[in-house]
Amino acid sequence: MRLLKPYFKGYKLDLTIAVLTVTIMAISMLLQPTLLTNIVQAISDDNMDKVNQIGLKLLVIAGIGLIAGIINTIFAARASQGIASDVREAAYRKIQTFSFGNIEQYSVGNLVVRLTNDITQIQSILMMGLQPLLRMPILFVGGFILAVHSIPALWWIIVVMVILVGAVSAVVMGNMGKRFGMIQGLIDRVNAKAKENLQGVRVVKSFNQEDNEQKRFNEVSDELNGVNLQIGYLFSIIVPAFMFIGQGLMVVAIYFVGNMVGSEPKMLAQITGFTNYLMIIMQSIIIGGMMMTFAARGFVSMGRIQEIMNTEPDLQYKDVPEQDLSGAVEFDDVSFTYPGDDKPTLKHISFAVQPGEMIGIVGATGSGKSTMAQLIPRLFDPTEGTVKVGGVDLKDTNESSLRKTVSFVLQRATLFSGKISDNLRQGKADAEEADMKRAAQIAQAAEFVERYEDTYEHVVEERSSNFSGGQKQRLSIARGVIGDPKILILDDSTSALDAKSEKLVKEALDHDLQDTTTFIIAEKISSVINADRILVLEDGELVAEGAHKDLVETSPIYQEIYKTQKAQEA
Ligand SMILES: Nc1ncnc2c1ncn2[C@@H]1O[C@H](COP(=O)(O)OP(=O)(O)OP(=O)(O)O)[C@@H](O)[C@H]1O
Repeated sequence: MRLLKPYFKGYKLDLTIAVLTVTIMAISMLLQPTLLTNIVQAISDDNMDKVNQIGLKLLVIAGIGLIAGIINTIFAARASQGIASDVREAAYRKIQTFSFGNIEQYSVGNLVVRLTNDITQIQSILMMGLQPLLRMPILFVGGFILAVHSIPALWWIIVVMVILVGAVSAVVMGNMGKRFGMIQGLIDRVNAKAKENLQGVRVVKSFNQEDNEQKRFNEVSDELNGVNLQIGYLFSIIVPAFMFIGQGLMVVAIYFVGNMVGSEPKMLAQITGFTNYLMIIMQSIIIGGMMMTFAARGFVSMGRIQEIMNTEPDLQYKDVPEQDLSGAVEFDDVSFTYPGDDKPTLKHISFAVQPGEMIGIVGATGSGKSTMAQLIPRLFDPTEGTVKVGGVDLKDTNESSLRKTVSFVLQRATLFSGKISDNLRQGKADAEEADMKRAAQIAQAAEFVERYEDTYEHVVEERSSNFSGGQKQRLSIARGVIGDPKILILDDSTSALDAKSEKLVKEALDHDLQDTTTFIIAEKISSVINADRILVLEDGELVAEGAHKDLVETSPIYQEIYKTQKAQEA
């Protein structure tokens, strides 16, 4: 509830009306058995005027209850949906502050389930809270008092019923609550499995993996089904058990009233009210109990959202004035270990780059090239040592200064659904068509974009499925260069380009972004042969650095990579 409290403020009126109307509903329900008793009494007294009078009262009260119910549903829905939506937006806002590491710690699928399914659970619990959950205590206490009031001698029947129903509810619902907790975890897994499979559908189909994937999906889905079934079985026990208790005790009550009627004829009418109140009490315990169990699921969800809210982004920016950082980059004895890993991925790396230099980064697969590059736009902080941009330690700059300075084109091009222009404007919010044209020309994307009738307004479908791998890479490079960054990092970003296009991109970068410090991460030495300097990584260590012509003479590791690649090309 601590999670929701701040959001109640905006819905004070809706909440007040919902609470008020639910109270009216409960009072209307509580009045009806007493009026029924009076009607039965009036019938047995043969007083038709009174019967009509009470009948009318009964109708009016039932009508008020009905109208209150309708108003309650409207306002409860407004409040619960509004609050749930605000919580979802707040959680999403919080996730936006997360670092790469934070997101990996949760996993993307898990966060999506939290923002969708868990929020729906929270909305349900709010709706329940403003309807049955709030009504039940009023009905329980009111029913108890009125039942005892109608036949005081039978107070013990009510107490026995409360104990029996309460005990059964506690046992069954306690078991259900545990299972509701398990369900959320299993939904995470079903979601993650489906997402992985659908995103990798090309691999699944080309490797004929449909059956295997189906089997793996079925395993999780069946597990979820198993827990759902267990909950169903528990439900199936509840209804007959309560019916048995309720009806059994009603028979007992009628038996005792039958014995009393001889001395007190009024009892005959009182039994109508008494049994009705007994039913109201029983219903309030059953429905209240069930709602509490559902609420348990809602509380699990609240806990999961609260966890997001409590997560401190493991990477915080300083609140310092905007800085105009230069394109200089410096690594000073930097080591880095991924969260959860026990071995460092980068070890004691030091180098300095002057503004405008073109730096190649090479090394075997898994040697740490991308990891090292990720430290420049501060996607992670080094575990040891410092990374400086423009002479400022990244821990002493603010996010917008850094984003303006460094542009990172990722190994796997990711575009967002919308238009090409929307994607390019991620690199420069106020980009005009001329800016887009220039960026697209550098990235060798203009040629294919301008073939579309709607050019830069052309649609990008979900997961950019209407573009080829090479086209995605070109657009992603265009997005990277459009803002004229002082530092541009291309992480194997031309791997899907043919040799000619790759050469043209490099030439355009050389020509148009002369003052930009460029880092080019490449598998092939031929891609960085003209760089001012090449950094050679091996197993997380910087083992050599220099121009190509020097490295081929001085660095045995570089020589070996170069020789192997030349042999492969030959
Ligand atoms: N997010 C991550 N969490 C944990 N370990 C990671 C993560 N990303 C990379 N690694 C590990 O860090 C090491 C270096 O990976 P990195 O991607 O930096 O290498 P790379 O030289 O860029 O490789 P490639 O040329 O194949 O892209 C690898 O052993 C990899 O398994």
